[in-house]
Amino acid sequence: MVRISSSVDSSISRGFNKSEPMDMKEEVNAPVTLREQWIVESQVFGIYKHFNELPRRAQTVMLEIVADMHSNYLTNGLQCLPPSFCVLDANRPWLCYWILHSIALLGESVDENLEKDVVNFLNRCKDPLGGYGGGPGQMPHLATTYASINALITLGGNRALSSINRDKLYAFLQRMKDPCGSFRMHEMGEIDVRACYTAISVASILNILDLKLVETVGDYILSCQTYEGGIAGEPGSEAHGGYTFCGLATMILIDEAHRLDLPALINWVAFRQGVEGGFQGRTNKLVDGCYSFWQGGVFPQIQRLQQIIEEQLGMASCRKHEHDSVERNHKFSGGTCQMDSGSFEEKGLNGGLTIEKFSDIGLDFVKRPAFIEPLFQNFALQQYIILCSQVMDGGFRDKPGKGRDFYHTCYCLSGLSVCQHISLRDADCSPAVKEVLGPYSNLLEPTHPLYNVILVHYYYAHEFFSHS
Ligand SMILES: CC(C)=CCC/C(C)=C/CC/C(C)=C/COP(=O)(O)OP(=O)(O)O
Ligand SMILES: [Zn+2]
Repeated sequence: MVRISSSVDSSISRGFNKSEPMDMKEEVNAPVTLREQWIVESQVFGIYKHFNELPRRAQTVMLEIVADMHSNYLTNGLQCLPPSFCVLDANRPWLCYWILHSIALLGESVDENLEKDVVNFLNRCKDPLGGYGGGPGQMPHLATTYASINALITLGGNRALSSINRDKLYAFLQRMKDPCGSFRMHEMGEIDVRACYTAISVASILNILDLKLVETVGDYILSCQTYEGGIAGEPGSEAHGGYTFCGLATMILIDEAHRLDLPALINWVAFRQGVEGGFQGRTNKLVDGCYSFWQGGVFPQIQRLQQIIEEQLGMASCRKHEHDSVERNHKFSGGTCQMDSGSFEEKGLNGGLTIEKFSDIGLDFVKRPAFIEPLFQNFALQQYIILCSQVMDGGFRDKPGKGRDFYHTCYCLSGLSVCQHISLRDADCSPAVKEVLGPYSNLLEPTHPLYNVILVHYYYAHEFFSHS
């Protein structure tokens, strides 16, 4: 009989414990996913075994982020791509964002000519009626609009930011709004949690979010939280890390996170980290480096929702005093936070605001002190990203045996940045040496946990769009 065991059991039954050789009959009869899981475990544990047997100095070298190699790989990709990339012709703003954000996470920037080229290119992707398409002349799409806006904010500066036509963008978002509360990815396109996130994220960061766009988005996201606790792409589907990140971030940006069952969500996401150290996207699936951010990025969001979580768990009163004093010291920009607001569970993090001015939520949220300790194995994830996902010629990959690509490079580096900064109470401080696996030169720039743009670029954009 085939026994579907946990990852730990399966690695032992495969013969990692040498005194207990694998039962060949069991392997032949095992389901495909379980056999694939065994192969991944054997590759990952092979890498860890090799690493553990190395002398200390060689281990440090192996743990190094090869920033120069990554920079070369990324900068070359921004300038010229081989013909095989024609399959990504409808994702060109994504390539700009993945590459620019990765470069920014490494603490670097592109030169002025390249910056001009990107701004000009994204201008050509703009639809005359608002929104950005996947390339010049393509229909506007929410995903490529999100990628374009994040790419421009990552470039920063007047040229990039003033190239955005916010009135037209708002009109595009309104056209994509569906009566069910969610958004369509494009005209006649699919409705899902990704669409909610990309629309709300863009509107929030550009300071054009209003009650019309927000209306009933929360109902839609709520209908996508599954019995497992995570969030699915659409009602009735399976909980998945990508949509859980999008769903939770959206709920925070519209000040409705208190409507989700947060303890169930935490339980689901915490158990998606496997024995390899990395995360899987959904139950019984394989580890993949990109979930370092889609799942790992949920934790810095959770960290700032402590009051709601404690209320949902019925623990509020015992901690109330501690929070109240910290909250009083916490500077909320624009004075949008109501102190002594009563129940967070009923009214939300910002005290049940009838907010006309949603744009400060992103700033207030990142400035909130993060009380909750990381609820995942931080160093195990850093180890997976560096030893299993990093490609020494530059770039990152899903898992050993796969090739590098810009998407995985962006989300492995984003996940690594989350790990390095997650133990800080104050997002603007620098992490201690002990928080960074490998040499301290591995330290990446911090990223905003709701938009995934570098924090300093976010601050600049927030200021820029507050006054215009
Ligand atoms: C901002 C934005 C557009 C976010 C997108 C979020 C995101 C990554 C969603 C994941 C989509 C999905 C169901 C992948 C499953 O692929 P799979 O079946 O190949 O992978 P799996 O086996 O790991 O689940
Ligand atoms: Zn992936």
